[in-house]
Amino acid sequence: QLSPDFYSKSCPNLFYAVKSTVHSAIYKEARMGASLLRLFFHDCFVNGCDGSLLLDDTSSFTGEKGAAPNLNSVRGFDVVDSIKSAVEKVCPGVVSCADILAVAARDSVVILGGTSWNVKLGRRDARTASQGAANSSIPPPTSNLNALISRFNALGLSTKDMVALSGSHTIGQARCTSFRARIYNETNLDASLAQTRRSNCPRTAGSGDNNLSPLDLQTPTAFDNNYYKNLVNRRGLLHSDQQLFNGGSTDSIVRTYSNSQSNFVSDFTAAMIRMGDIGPLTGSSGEIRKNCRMTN
Ligand code: HEM
Ligand SMILES: [Ca+2]
Ligand SMILES: [Ca+2]
Repeated sequence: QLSPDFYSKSCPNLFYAVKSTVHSAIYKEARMGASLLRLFFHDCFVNGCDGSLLLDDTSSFTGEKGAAPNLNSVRGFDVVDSIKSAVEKVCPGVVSCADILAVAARDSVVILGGTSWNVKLGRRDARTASQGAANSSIPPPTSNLNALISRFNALGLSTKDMVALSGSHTIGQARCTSFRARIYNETNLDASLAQTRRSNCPRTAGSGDNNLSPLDLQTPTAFDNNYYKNLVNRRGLLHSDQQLFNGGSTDSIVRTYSNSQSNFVSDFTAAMIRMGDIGPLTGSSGEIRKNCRMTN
């Protein structure tokens, strides 16, 4: 029921409004493209792509921003607000925050050098959110391969989709706390990478927890297939990253993507469209929020 031309009559300037705002945010800080892409993932995995992630806590409501995978980690909500105001200026009350996340994710990938795709639209915004579902649905970086496969399968995404979508870690940053155990305890990683990462991520929990490292050390702001080249060289930063190339069933997919940018790109875009299809609210369900941080 979603379709790329959902707003073609009601908001013909939607794409321009989103893209120009995303563009200036990424121009200010290249990492923001990664942060916006991740917001879409963390929204879609929790009760579908319904903007639930964007709701702020209130005295009577606990949203998803405080869930373990999101707390002190997801970012870019101020940019989402700017995009929403730019869109409201050209077509007030028409475009959902859930759809804004979908378009902003696509534009971020394109601006950082990836390939474009047609984003399906017509999602509506949830009036609720679920911190519990955020904790149980978004996979942690400690996941092993079977856990990653089953979290994605549970949402109708294949193992190949999971490997292709993980290629998002070709951009962006992770906190020390997300990879400390790996760089100090694991042996399936390149020794020089471990050494480099240790210099900015102290062994003791509680010190330097929020220090950042690029997920892809070579090209952290370019949306390329270098993530898979890293995995083949045992240079995955997260435990969950290296699980995709560790002697298991997904090794062959990783190898294919590491050798072929075009294979990666076509599977990535198909998987992004499938992820965007998870559990949308349509018709008269939900609402079109005026402010992405609160229900109307
Ligand atoms: C396969 C399971 C996945 C796991 C276990 C995982 C885990 C993580 C973790 C732990 C971080 C660093 C967070 C921090 O330290 O604050 C991260 C960052 C990131 N993730 Fe994932 N992720 C997964 C899949 C995905 C998917 C499917 C996407 C997008 C489609 C994605 C996009 C990103 C991006 C772009 C960043 C960098 C964000 C930034 O710099 O602000 N990840 N991920
Ligand atoms: Ca959601
Ligand atoms: Ca890269």
